[in-house]
Amino acid sequence: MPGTAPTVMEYRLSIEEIEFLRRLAASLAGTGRDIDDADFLTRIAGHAPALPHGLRGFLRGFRDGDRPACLVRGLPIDEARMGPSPTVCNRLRDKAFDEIRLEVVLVLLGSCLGDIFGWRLQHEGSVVHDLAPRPEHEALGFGTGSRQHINWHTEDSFHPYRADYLGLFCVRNTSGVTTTVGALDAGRLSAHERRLLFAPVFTFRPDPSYLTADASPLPDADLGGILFGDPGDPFLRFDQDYIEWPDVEGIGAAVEALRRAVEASLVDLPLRAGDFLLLDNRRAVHGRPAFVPTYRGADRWVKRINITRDLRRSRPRRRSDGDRVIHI
Ligand SMILES: O=C(O)CCC(=O)C(=O)O
Ligand SMILES: [Fe+2]
Repeated sequence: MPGTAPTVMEYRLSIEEIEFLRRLAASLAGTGRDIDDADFLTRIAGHAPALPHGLRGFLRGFRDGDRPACLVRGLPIDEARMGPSPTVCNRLRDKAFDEIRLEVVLVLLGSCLGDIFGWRLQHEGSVVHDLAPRPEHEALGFGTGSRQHINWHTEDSFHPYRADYLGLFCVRNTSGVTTTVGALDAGRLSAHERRLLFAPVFTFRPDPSYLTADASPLPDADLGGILFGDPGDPFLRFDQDYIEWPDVEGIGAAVEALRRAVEASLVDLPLRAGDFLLLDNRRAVHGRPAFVPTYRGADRWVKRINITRDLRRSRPRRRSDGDRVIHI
């Protein structure tokens, strides 16, 4: 069956835009060192309206449109000055100025789509997640693993406050590991299958990336439909490894049809240093094939940010209005 791969729109920064970003980010990075500091994040977000017009317009078009993914290429990064690919959490290590400046750039761009936030139980509450292989996670199927394939999924499908957008920035990928991206073409589903997939009877369970060293209990599962929103152009939440459904006539076949419809769309993107992939977490799925880690400092390294269009919605689970960390 021919694939219906989603078109990933690209924006390639000009030399002037790169220079502008480099200067703005350097001046902001001179005013704070802790990317998890709520005031620093707000200060950075306040400069998003000053980004070059073409870039801002591109991001705004993505936010307001119905594309599952877009790619901004050529962000300023001097890979050689980034240090070895980390095997510990962002929050728990010293970062060079170059790395903080880069994170400022990611927050600036992400702030054109919404508010950056983190999860207390993931990456120690950091708003920037370093996805690079860690020896202790080698066999596990999430971002800091490696030898285990990550099945395609929408991010944090179990959580009502999950991200509207996900940013995956490639710091280093000399080994050419791909990132899988796809989307649902609902036209491949019958009206009956869609009705079944809209029913709020699916149980969405958290994935093991929420298991922490301090043995906090896993967050609650959530009940809902795999499809939601407009029946003619539905949104999606799905993680095939962490979902259950009741024994209702036809429901398993409908899930299988959905799986096939998404699989027909999957593409493998070989992200390069400086590429920033932005995913609409209601339309796009993503994943990653297995790869062999070396732990010599040059492994694939991706920085991930979570973005919500409305931080206020999660206020019951945050400590204060300005706090960016969701306590599950
Ligand atoms: O490593 C990646 O590119 C994505 C990882 C991922 O999807 C996840 O940890 O949920
Ligand atoms: Fe993911």
